[in-house]
Amino acid sequence: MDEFSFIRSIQPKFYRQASVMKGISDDAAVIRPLDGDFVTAVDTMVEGVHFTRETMDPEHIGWRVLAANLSDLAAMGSTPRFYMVSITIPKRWSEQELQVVYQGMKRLADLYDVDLIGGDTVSGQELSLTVTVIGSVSKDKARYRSHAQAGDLLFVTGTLGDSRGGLEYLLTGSTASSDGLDYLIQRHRTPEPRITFASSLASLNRMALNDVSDGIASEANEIAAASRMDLIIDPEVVPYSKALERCYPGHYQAWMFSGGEDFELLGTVPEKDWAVVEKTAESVGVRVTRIGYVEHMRSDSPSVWLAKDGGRERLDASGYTHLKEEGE
Ligand SMILES: Nc1ncnc2c1ncn2[C@@H]1O[C@H](COP(=O)(O)OP(=O)(O)O)[C@@H](O)[C@H]1O
Ligand SMILES: Cc1ncc(C[n+]2csc(CCOP(=O)(O)OP(=O)(O)O)c2C)c(N)n1
Ligand SMILES: [Mg+2]
Ligand SMILES: [Mg+2]
Ligand SMILES: [Mg+2]
Repeated sequence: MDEFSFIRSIQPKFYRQASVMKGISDDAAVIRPLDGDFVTAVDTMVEGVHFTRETMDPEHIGWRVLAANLSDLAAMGSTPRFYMVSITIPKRWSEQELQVVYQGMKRLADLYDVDLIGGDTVSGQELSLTVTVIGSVSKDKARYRSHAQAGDLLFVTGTLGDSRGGLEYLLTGSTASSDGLDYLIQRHRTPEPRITFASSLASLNRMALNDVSDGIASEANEIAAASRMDLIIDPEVVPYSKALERCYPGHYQAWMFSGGEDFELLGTVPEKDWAVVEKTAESVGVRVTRIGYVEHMRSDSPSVWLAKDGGRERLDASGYTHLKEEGE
């Protein structure tokens, strides 16, 4: 395999988005501006950090890296349109395996008519994929972490901690039950970004959204900080799957908050809009759970609180953090 035959092999035969003027084949891609605002994000997946040969097959690597990016676009309420892939390839990965990585991305991209319009290919020590996505949203309608207001309710899609459960099994092989394991593994390998759910709520005036990559303990604190509000969570109603409880009875409660990589959405909406959120979730087949509410700050720093025994306990950001030293 050389660089140029590899690029030819992953070049799309056609583009679904009419606004692609020039895709793969020139020095850069050219896209015609769409109505509204552009939304763009980039996320990287590195062998040994986000996956190993044991935790993921090539197809899952492709799906998961694009899913993480589409999830960020969903968290902005935007519709994905294009993606670009920068790949670093070690000698030990075969052309066939890399083709399958790209098929994993394409399988997800095809569900949402997202076009691969460019990228970069280099050789290096670890397999690394950096995906850039571009989406669009109606003018001034992007969903910011700073949009939470006192009195809003806090919700989350899906169930939390499943991906961490799947990862645990793939890394250690230990579990209390085999019932539901396949589900947890699938949640880790092929998470489903909540794009349709978020874009179907475009009619709502105001909503804060953040996607769950590090764990809600982390993302809830990000919403609190950006909005300068306190968030109060009822830990009794935070949703988890039966599969996770069965397989990891000693861990599921911690993993719901700090497991990460579920790519669900955590959000706030005014109380009056909750019925629309519930109805929309039902119509797109996504579970949604009300888990708390937003309040004015109790002190001069925004905080997240767990309601406990009539009182409250601070929930610090505790999810996955890169560049952290031992014991920090
Ligand atoms: N190395 C970097 N250079 C520039 N901006 C960055 C870098 N890393 C992260 N960011 C920006 O910091 C913000 C938070 O990033 P991150 O915590 O990775 O968000 P998310 O968890 O949604 O992926 C985003 O606006 C992102 O674009
Ligand atoms: C082999 C392996 N070890 C550990 C993890 C756990 N892990 C790696 S990165 C991460 C957090 C999410 O990734 P990040 O790059 O922080 O995504 P972002 O917040 O930028 O979306 C987690 C929980 C994993 N997925 N695979
Ligand atoms: Mg990121
Ligand atoms: Mg995010
Ligand atoms: Mg992160």
